Amino acid sequence: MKLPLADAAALRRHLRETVRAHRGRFLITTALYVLATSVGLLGPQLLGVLVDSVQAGTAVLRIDLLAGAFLLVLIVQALLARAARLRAMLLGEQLLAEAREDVVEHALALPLGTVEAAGTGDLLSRATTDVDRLDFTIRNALPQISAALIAIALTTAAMVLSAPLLACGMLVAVPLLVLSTRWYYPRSLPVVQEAMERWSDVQAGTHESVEGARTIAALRLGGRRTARNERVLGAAVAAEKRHRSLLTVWLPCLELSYVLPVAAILLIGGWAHATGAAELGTIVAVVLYAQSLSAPLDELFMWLEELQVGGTALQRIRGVSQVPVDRPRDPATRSDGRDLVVRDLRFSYRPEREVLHGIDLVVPAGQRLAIVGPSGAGKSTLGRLIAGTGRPDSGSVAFGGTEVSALPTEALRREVVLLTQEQHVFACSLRDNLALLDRDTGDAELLDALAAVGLRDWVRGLDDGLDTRLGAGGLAVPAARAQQLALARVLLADPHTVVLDEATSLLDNTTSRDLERALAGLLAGRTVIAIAHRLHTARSAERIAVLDEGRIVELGDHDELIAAGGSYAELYRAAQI
Ligand SMILES: Nc1ncnc2c1ncn2[C@@H]1O[C@H](COP(=O)(O)OP(=O)(O)OP(=O)(O)O)[C@@H](O)[C@H]1O
Repeated sequence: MKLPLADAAALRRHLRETVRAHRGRFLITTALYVLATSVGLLGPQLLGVLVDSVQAGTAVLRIDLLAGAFLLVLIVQALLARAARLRAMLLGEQLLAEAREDVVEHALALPLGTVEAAGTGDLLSRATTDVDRLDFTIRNALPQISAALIAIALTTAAMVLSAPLLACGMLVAVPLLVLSTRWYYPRSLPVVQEAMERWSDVQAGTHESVEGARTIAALRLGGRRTARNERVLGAAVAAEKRHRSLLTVWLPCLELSYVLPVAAILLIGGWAHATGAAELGTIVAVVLYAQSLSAPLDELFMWLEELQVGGTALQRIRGVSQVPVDRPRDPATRSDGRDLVVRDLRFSYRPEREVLHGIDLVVPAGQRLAIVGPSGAGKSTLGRLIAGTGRPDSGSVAFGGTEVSALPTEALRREVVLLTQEQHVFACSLRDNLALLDRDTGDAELLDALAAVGLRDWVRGLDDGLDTRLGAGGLAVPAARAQQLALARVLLADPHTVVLDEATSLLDNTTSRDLERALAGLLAGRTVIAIAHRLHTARSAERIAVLDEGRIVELGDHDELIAAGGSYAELYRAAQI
């Protein structure tokens, strides 16, 4: 499953809203472009007058004045053009910053299940490659296109006003321009889109290979990964080639359509001059106008092409915001209570393959419940649903009377924290790694949390203490230590319910046992759902739920379950051997 693309209507709506939000800045920028181009149009007129004056044998002073005026026009035009470009670039930067913030905000609000199903590569390429493409379009294409459109409109108007008959020479370009462009664009758009998708596949594949490098090396999958890479790269190159071959037809047609009007105007002008219908100066001015049109036309068509690429990138970026957010946004909402009540909970990752078949469970606030069971029984899935990562197909998970799925993300994270085996260490200081929440946390509190998870000596040994940079480019943090840091984060987050899924699995037996003992004290008073892979974790819990094939088959404390002689007793006996 891929993340969606925004459709044309959504894109138009988004663009309209953007223009409306920055109406004033758009107007000022356009006005500056119009002014710069209008001043520039005086140049050919002055040259025309100059030619006529020379022909009529005017005084040198008048010629000097005309030349001076021409120079002044060039200077004023350059200054206005600079101001217009500067405004356009600042506006572009603003739009780009908004697009970047938008994609990050929506990416963070995406339901985790959707990100997992789509693969992180797709999201990553939208947030990086596509934003970069949009960046290029906004910085370059938009100002160039606006400037080109204004220049074409005003230059054409000046030609028609100066000499309507000569201006008719421009018409010879129209059929070639229209036909070749109408042939090219419908063909190029799907090819450009295809190329972008293929490049996204290349990036996703590379990302996967780098992330799973150890697994690939261990299972000797290098050859297969390389072959996959070559296949997707080949598809991307093929799409690029198709695009280039379309360009080889379109570009010569464009070139020809710039030259033809100049020839036509000279022909008409020659005849008109011979019959006395046009002054030489007027002909010069119109030819100069016609020639000066080729630059903005070229810009326009080239950048329209780029605009297509930017449009496709924007479709992919805006697509992220079209994934329905699965929880409300009001951060003030809280749950009504802390007793965890799970009712007839059903869940499947894929249709027709239910993983949890109607779980009923009540965990009073402050109780420590261990979930045990064979691999694949659905323990992690149940833990994720309790922590609000994913939505049940039916049934409910609620704290007091409030459904977990009805809690906004911020409230949910303050109330329930899921801690899994894999913990990320961010590339920033130890302090920032711990204080990820938005509340102010003093150093003493941070150091207490570190001490509580057995890292007192470790942090004392660090030269820069809490300011030590961790992660990429800083101090490498082994996975087991990352688990300890994650536990310290939980203590600081202070939620009422903690779901531990193999949260200490990477620590050696003694450290894990010590840490769990310490945690039992630290987490006292909180509800703890511990998915237990080591039975000593289960033994210390107040209640144990045994999950088998998506159903709770036993529920009770250690002694009760041993006495019952069911599957827990069997697992326990097996673990003792
Ligand atoms: N992302 C996923 N997509 C599809 N199926 C999944 C996914 N995650 C888990 N499953 C399947 O759901 C079932 C329950 O998995 P789950 O990880 O919840 O079991 P578990 O009891 O935690 O197992 P383990 O002890 O091995 O972690 C398994 O059959 C597993 O293959």
